[in-house]
Amino acid sequence: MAPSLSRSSTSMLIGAAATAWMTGFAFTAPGQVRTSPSGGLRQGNVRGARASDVRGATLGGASALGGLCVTVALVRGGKSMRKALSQDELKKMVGYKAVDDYVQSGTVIGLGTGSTAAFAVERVGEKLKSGELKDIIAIPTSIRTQEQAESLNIPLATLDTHSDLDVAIDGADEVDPALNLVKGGGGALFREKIVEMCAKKFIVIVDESKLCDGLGPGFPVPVEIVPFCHEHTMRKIASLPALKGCDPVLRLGNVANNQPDGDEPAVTDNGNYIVDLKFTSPIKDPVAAGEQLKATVGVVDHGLFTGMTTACIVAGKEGIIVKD
Ligand SMILES: O=C(CO)[C@H](O)[C@H](O)COP(=O)(O)O
Repeated sequence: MAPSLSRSSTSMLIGAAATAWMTGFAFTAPGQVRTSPSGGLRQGNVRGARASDVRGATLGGASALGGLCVTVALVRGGKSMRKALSQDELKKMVGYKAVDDYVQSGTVIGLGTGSTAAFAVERVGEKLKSGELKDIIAIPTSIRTQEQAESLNIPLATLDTHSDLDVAIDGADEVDPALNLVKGGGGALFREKIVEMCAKKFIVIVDESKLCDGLGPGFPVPVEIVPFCHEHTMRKIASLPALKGCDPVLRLGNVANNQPDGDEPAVTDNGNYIVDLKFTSPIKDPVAAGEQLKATVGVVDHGLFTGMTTACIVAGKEGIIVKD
């Protein structure tokens, strides 16, 4: 994929019925009510309401969940109920939609890492099992994802045999208006970047809590560094002009999150350490910041993914939005 540094960004509201079957709800733009072809919904129970009881559903905004306001109004036997979608349900919506819209039989795909990407992996496994997808070869971006894919009998390979991917699907920790990303909250940034750089299309899947005006202050930027003289490398990183003001914190404990939940340095799948760069104001030039990090001896790679995103599927209070 050829990274481009500037891009135009457009948004499109996706018809809600497209995702209705995933959670057992029907989604529409606020103010609209749609009924599925059968007059109800295709599957699922909603707090005791069988799908067949539901005659229409509206996506509105009345209940907060980690910054998200998504409710579904259900009509059952003339009574109206409201169901707030959990963050997991939103992640599932975008994970499933990415696979349904971008993965075709006979292709090579990249499988991301994290709680959102796990739903995309789940969907690939499900569609292979049902026969809806055939002849997929997948490249996992972490040992965790590899294990999940193996458990679902998804055929796997590595970049050593397959350097050209048709599509890669992954979550993100932050997405700015130009679709630049912070990634690596789950500690897999190096494998994610090397795989996703090889994909013709890189599809990012997030809930709207991940959208930001500028990268940095909302989520520390992870950087993978070699263990040798890591304190020296951390000082060098802190002195980079494009990263002025950052506070580099060595990740401790579990590599899969940036909480200090142990005493020893967290170790990546590649045997390296992670340093999380904390910012109090947005990074002015994420491209320059990435270039300076990459040029620092001791840095393996960093979690600034600039100019890589083909499309970002966002689940939020307006339904599902695709930004590209
Ligand atoms: O970069 C990642 C892992 O290295 C993840 O994509 C990112 O942390 C988002 O994870 P989640 O979907 O669990 O919020």
